[in-house]
Order: sequence, then structure tokens, then C-alpha cells
Amino acid sequence: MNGLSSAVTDMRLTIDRLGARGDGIADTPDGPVYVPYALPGETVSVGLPAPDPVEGRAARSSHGRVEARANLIAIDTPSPDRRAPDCALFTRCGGCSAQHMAEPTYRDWKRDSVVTALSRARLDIDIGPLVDAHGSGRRRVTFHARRKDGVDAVGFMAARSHNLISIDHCPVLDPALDRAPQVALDVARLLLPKGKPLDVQITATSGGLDVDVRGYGQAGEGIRRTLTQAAERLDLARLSIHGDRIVERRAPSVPMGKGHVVLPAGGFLQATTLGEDTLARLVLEACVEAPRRIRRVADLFAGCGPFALRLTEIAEVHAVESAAPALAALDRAFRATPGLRRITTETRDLFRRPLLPSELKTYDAVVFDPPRAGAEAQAHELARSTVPLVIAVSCDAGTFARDTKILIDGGYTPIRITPVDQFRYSAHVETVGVFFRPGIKRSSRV
Ligand SMILES: C[S@@+](CC[C@H](N)C(=O)[O-])C[C@H]1O[C@@H](n2cnc3c(N)ncnc32)[C@H](O)[C@@H]1O
Repeated sequence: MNGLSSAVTDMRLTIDRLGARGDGIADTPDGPVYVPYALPGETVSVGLPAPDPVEGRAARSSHGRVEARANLIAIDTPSPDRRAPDCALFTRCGGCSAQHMAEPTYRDWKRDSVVTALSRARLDIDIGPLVDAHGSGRRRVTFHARRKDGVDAVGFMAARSHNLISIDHCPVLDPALDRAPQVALDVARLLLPKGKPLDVQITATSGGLDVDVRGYGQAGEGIRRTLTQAAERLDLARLSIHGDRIVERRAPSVPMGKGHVVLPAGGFLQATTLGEDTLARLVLEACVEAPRRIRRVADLFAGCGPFALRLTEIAEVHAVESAAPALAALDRAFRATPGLRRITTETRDLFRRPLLPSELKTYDAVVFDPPRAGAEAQAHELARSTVPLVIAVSCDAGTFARDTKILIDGGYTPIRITPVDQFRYSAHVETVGVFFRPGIKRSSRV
């Protein structure tokens, strides 16, 4: 335990544990103090800002304890679990929070976020080792673009601030995005004179770079012509504004299973190719290993079909999702790929209208992969259903734990929980949970 007096602004602390965002936490008699980039066992000198500034002030939690965020001044006794970061901008750039952790510490910390979320939900379930799914790196990046004092800048938000850090290289990106910072700057320069801050999303596709700009508003004829010329000069696959296609020079497609999906501009895509492959593999394995033959699967929150296009190799798939352009892209890919079983699609808001037990009864398996908010309404309906196999894919450990508890309270048994790391050096972790409803009869697997 550390001593913390409320009047002091500079102090020495010993770090006791890691927090969910990667901060070191010193447990003081007055409450936890969060120290960015500090590791357990380290003695650190920190500054605790006076109570007023919004950033870094000491705040009282709902339990009445002081939760303080300190600034790291110096690491007095470094941990053997500390490593040199890959990127010179680490600690200044807000993109990564964990480049300072040695591999075993990093892996334990990531896996622990799932363990902690499940134990907070009072669930005592075995959790598998973290599966690394960084692969060749992230295939999509969003840059912020601003004009300040007449100077155009493109980059990421600085850590704990609204300032922009200019980027010309990011080591967590796929090499196919090497020229993305320059492309973002070139495109932003044409649009920033309007005076609005922009987000420039760039995706590496089989056809080349796919660029979608947000924040600009309506594009008139003049700027459309200018952007079309820029797409030519920069050799882009496609350039769009708010998903409105300005020019498509080559199809911005990505392979999924045996199909090729032309991505809807700005639509959801798993962060890394290996991440998508890994999540889909875990989903497929669960179906193949099921105690009975899986003939019909509902793929809920299906996006543009990374699971459906692989599941169709073993079963008929009904893909449900709220984004119509994603389902249209899936349907086109399915129709263009010979030799697959049937895929049907349904545009539906699964928060408001989850599939009901009467609809679910025709499926041997249900996969759901919701946004961070989770699939609470759908989990409640599954809990009332007779679906033999449920596979929950999640990008948020907290809502995964909540939905898992609903399934278990509804009679499902967890078979395997696998954390997957496709957002290297960030606090994000994906989880795949496989659940069986006990008592399902074995059927012929042929
Ligand atoms: C995490 S993504 C997963 C997509 C897909 N499974 C994949 O791996 O690419 C979540 C998906 O849920 C969709 N979604 C968000 N809110 C929804 C809702 N209320 N009802 C149905 N789908 C929704 C999003 O459009 C997005 O495609």
C-alpha cells in the first residue's frame, strides 16, 4: 500500500496492478491512483494535478473513494516486464496504450480483461489463452484532418487531449497502408479549405486503397471533379464522401471464404485479415465439432458476411443485419461465387426486433456478433429458445459478460471462451464464446 496525502502534488508511488486501459494503478489508502505507462512493481514519481483542471483531476467515485489520474514524471525503478516501444510517438499518440509491456505481461493483461469482466458478472468460467490475430497489421485506419493557422495536418489524437499528432508512419498498420498518411493529407488538403475538421478512413483492399471522408457535408460538382482527378493521381480504388461514391476506379473488394466482397463505403470490417480469419475459424470449428450436424445457421449482426461466406461451405445461412448496404454486398458476393450452399439475408434492427424463439427454432446454430453495446435483447430471446448451439462473438468484454450470463441463466453451458487480439497494443479485445444447450440429441453427422 502507498501513502497518499490529498495536499501533495508530486509524490512517489509503487504500482500494484494494471487497469483495463493499460494504466498502472497504485492502491493508496485514499483510493486508486492511475498512472499511465507504469507497470506493476515499478516505483514511479508522479505529479497529481490540483483538483480543478478537467484532465487529471482527482475525482470521487460513486463509492466515495478518491480516484486520481496522475502524470508520470519518472520511472524510478523499472520493471523487468518493461520493453522498449516500437514507435517513437508512443505515449504522445493516443492510438496505443501498451507498447511498454513485455509480451507475457501484455498477453496476461489482455486476457485478464475478459477474466475480470466475467468475474464481475459473477461467472466462474475457464478462459482459453489469448490468440494473437495481429497478422500483417490493421487493414483500415482513420486519420483526423484539421487546418490550424493555415497549416493542414493529418494524424491521430494525442493521448488524453484533443490535439492532433501528425503521423507519417504507424507500425501497427498493414504495409499495404504505408502510403495512407500521405494519401489522407493529399485528399484532406482539397477539402479542408471549407473549414471543417474531417475524418479520412482508408482501407487496404484487393483493388487498392479505398478512401471515405467524413465531416465534409454535401459535395458539389466542382469538388467532385477535383476529387475524381485526385483519385486518378493517387491511384485509389475508390473515393467517397460519407459513403457517397465520388469515383470507383477498381472494385474495393476483400476475399471472404471463397467469395469476394465489394465493401460498402464506410461499412464495418474486422480490423485485421488474420482477426477476421481467426474469429471465423473459431465460429466454424464450433459448428463442425457440435454434437449434432449443423444444417441451418442464423448469422446475426452479420455485416457484409465474413462468417456467412465461410459457414455456407457447411450449412445454409440466414444473415441478419441492420445495414442494408452490407447485406447487399454479401448477397452480390454469394451470387457471384459458385458451389456455395444457400445464403438468405434480412435487414432488421436486432436491438428492437430480435429473432424470437418461434423464429429461432428452425436453426441448429446461431452466431451473433454485435457492436460494443452487445446483444442483450437477442440474448434474452436465445435464453428462451431451443437452439442447440450459440456462438457469441464480441468486441466488448463487459457486454460479452452480461450476454453470457443471460445465456447461462437461460440454461446454456459454456464450452469454450477464447480471447482474440487483433488490436495489438490497444486495450481492445475480441472474445468468442461457444455455448451448448444440454440435452440436445445427437443426430447423424452425414
Ligand atoms: C461488430 S460488427 C460485426 C459484423 C460482422 N459479423 C463482421 O464480422 O464483419 C457489428 C454489426 O452489427 C450491425 N448492427 C449494429 N446495430 C445493429 C442492430 N441494432 N441490429 C442489427 N445489426 C446491427 C452493424 O452494422 C455491424 O455490421
